[in-house]
Amino acid sequence: MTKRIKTYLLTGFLGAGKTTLLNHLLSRSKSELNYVIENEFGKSSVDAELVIKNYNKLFELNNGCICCSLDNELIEVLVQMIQADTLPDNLFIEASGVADAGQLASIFKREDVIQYFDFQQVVCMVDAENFEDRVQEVPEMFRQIVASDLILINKTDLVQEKYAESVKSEIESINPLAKTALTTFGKFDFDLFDSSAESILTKIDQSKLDAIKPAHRMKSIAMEVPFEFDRDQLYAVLSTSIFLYYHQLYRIKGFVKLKGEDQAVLVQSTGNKLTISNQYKKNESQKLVLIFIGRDIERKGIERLIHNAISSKLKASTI
Ligand SMILES: Nc1nc2c(ncn2[C@@H]2O[C@H](COP(=O)(O)OP(=O)(O)OP(=O)(O)O)[C@@H](O)[C@H]2O)c(=O)[nH]1
Repeated sequence: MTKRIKTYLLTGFLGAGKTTLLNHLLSRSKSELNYVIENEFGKSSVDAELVIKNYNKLFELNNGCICCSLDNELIEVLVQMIQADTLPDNLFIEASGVADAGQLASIFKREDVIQYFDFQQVVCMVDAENFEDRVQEVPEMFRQIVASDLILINKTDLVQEKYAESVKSEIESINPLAKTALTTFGKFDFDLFDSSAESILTKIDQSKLDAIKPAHRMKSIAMEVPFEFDRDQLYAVLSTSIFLYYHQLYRIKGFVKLKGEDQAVLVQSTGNKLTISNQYKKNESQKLVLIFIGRDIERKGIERLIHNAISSKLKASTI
């Protein structure tokens, strides 16, 4: 009998902590052969840069509106995987922040796929701080919760304990079948991974999921930024924008070059928090790019924003 690859699907809205969780899971199973599929919403692979290299192989799926058109690309990667000489022990799939987990995981119910892939669990990360706002605005997030086996209510360090508990109760009322836990930086008791339990996806009523229509209003805009930014100016412009457009601009991430610093640094926002960290870009050959993800966002508006963030001297020479 062929070895079957244990497969885990990690879902959760933009910035909820999926990559953070993936890094934990990879370091936990360091002694095994681990493959990762990263699915970035949009065309640029910033996420792949952020995964700590505790995996043996990384595949990327970067095409278009992930909630609609991923199936074929995923199947191609799975076929590639099983045709190789060595099969991994574990496969971790980090879905994009707007992925339809149910649809993705349904691929693993196919007879020809079951033969090689032993689907374990759908783990959904929820950002405790933003959950209430986002679940109203983004139907995709509701679908992710309904279709999960284990839901980790993450970022509990950013909210009051009572509030975190109330988010947990609300999530349990949306999906009473899932296990739930409160976490910080994705750290949870691995016993919650009950490998003997059958995934919820085998029990779920697909029509219930289909009734929650995806909004299809999400857009990912990648902007190449071959400029030198002034740290304070960039911070001021981006943090004002995420504050003003809190209900539209859900995530910024990417690497930029700052004046006076040798290496590019990581810029990212979740909710109304912006960080310009000193986490440097690992891969020097990758372009400097900022990705903006949101609802009904327009490239022209993003270009204006970048324009405002460029220091005045450079502005004259580059735009
Ligand atoms: N304060 C706090 N920050 C967290 C926690 N978990 C993750 N973060 C931070 O939140 C940001 C987003 O985390 P990621 O793990 O990249 O989130 P993600 O879901 O993979 O993001 P996307 O792939 O863009 O959807 C990073 O800066 C993390 O360090 C947490 O429990 N508390």
